[in-house]
Amino acid sequence: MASQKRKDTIDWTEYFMAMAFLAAKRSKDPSTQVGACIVNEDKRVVGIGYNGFPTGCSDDEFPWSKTSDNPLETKYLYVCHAEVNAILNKNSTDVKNCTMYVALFPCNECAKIIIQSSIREVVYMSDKHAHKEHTVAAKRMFDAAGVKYTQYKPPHSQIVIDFTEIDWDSLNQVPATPKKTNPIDDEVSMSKLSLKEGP
Ligand SMILES: O=c1ccn([C@H]2C[C@H](O)[C@@H](COP(=O)(O)O)O2)c(=O)[nH]1
Ligand SMILES: [Zn+2]
Repeated sequence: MASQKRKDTIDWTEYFMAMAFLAAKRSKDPSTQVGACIVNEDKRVVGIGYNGFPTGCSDDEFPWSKTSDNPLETKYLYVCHAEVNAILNKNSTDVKNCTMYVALFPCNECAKIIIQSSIREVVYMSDKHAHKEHTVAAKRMFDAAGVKYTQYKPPHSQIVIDFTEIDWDSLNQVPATPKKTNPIDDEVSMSKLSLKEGP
């Protein structure tokens, strides 16, 4: 049995950003999956969310299209943004002074809600819409309101959780036989954490 503490762990920022990306895996949006994770000053996760239609608005009935002659047949009028869902899903009284970890730089509408809910910092991965007005406006508001934003540069290129590699003895647990009926089972059949060095 090893007696030294493990050193190849993920740091806090990787941990919270990975949670945001794990949440994004729940999104049904075929083109852009966004996840957001809100963390308080004690490094406790207080809210998590991903982009999707409101409760009761079926993923199978509402449109996922980006374009249509009829705007009512595009997703944009219906989809709740990940940041808003994370704030609404909070399990604390408020999200004052929290940090939001998010896959994509927030749009202007999310920026307003982030500011008004007193989130102090945003850590984002992608800035793919940096040139678009909604991002420029979001940054302008963050700058004015004193919300810090930082692009995340992952130290590892992968965080892999592989259930087939887990050290079951260490958990004193007999593994359940993985079901192979659905391809998604293979995709999410993960447990042991392994890390690959970043680019
Ligand atoms: O701040 C944001 C901005 C966008 N989203 C979501 C909303 C949509 O589901 C997609 C954007 O779709 P595109 O096909 O890339 O136009 O991302 C969000 O959650 N938060
Ligand atoms: Zn938004």
